[in-house]
Amino acid sequence: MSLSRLSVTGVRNLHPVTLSPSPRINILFGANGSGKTSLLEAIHLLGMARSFRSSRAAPVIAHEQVSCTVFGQVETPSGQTRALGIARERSGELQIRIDGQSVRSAAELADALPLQLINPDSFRLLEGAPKLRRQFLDWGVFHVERRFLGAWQRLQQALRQRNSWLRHGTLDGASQAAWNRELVLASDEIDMYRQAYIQALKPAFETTLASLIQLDDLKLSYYRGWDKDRPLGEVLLGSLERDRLLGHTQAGPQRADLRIRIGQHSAADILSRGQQKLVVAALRIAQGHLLNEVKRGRCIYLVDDLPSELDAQHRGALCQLLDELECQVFVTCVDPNLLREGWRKQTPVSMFHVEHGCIEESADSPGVKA
Ligand SMILES: Nc1ncnc2c1ncn2[C@@H]1O[C@H](COP(=O)(O)OP(=O)(O)OP(=O)(O)O)[C@@H](O)[C@H]1O
Repeated sequence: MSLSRLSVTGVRNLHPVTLSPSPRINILFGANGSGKTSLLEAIHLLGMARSFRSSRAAPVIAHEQVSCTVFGQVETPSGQTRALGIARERSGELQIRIDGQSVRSAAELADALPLQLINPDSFRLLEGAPKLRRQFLDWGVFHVERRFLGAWQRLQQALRQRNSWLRHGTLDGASQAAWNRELVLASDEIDMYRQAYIQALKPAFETTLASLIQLDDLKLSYYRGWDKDRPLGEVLLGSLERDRLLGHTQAGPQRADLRIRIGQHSAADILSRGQQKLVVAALRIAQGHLLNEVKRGRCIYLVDDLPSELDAQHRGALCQLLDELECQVFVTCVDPNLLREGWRKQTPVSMFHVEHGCIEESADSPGVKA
């Protein structure tokens, strides 16, 4: 998957712009506050229907505008060209179009434009709430296992029903049993997909990490959200009184986690910021490899401020891994000289200078465009 054309209007300080990015490496460089991250944000909006900096629409929309729009022409690995568009109003209203048709679900966008983000907030994947790691995990499962989305939707519905009767007690016994059964079935299915995914992710992650940094004791482990030795139905029965008191279901895949530890410690408590960035990059690059394997299309990498926290050696190693993935990559940096080297000779690299919200392709791109 690659963006062959991108048009952005009304996003933060960016002037309306249309770009023809390289199918491989795109370097956006410019001074602080020039608009580099805003361009990544626009691509994120196109693929995920939301920003990675704000859950609200208003901060993303340029001060004097009522809405922002992003259009992208996407080339698929099978040679198709798809047209994606998104418009967001200040009110929060969202319109998504794929190939000229309105679509309601952001999942369709995510399927059409799989994105991976590595940014200065990435360390939260290690030290933040389990929800972030579940989102990371489920991104991978969603893209490799078509049946995951349906199971996840059934789980959400069953959980809503169960939590509602836990709080209000208004459901008869037969209906309770039916919803419990649905909850257990959907949970077991989700757990099965997640376990299969982790099995594939672990070796891909270990290989990727080893080529970035030596951290032999670092281990990934999966917690499914309830006791590994007991069926969920039994666990739910045992925790009914406590669930009633709390007003929600405590055990289940909605509590799953991907634990990242070094020996007895959480990796986040031990690793430096630079090391954390490399671990997160290795996780996200490993996901890219798995996606490449299932042939449903490669993802696009957005790497904000790639050089920050990294010395020259680790910066070079990260560039090399991104290059070898054969994906389209957008990286930002303040000093373009730090990213001129490190790409293979045959890799097309385009450089874009971002200045006061204006973006122009720079004539001195390295690689084949030089
Ligand atoms: N809604 C908005 N409307 C207009 N301008 C905005 C809006 N939100 C933020 N800005 C401005 O947009 C500019 C671009 O910010 P952005 O984060 O994209 O810069 P950057 O080039 O990534 O900078 P840095 O190198 O410091 O990370 C900033 O100057 C910011 O003040």
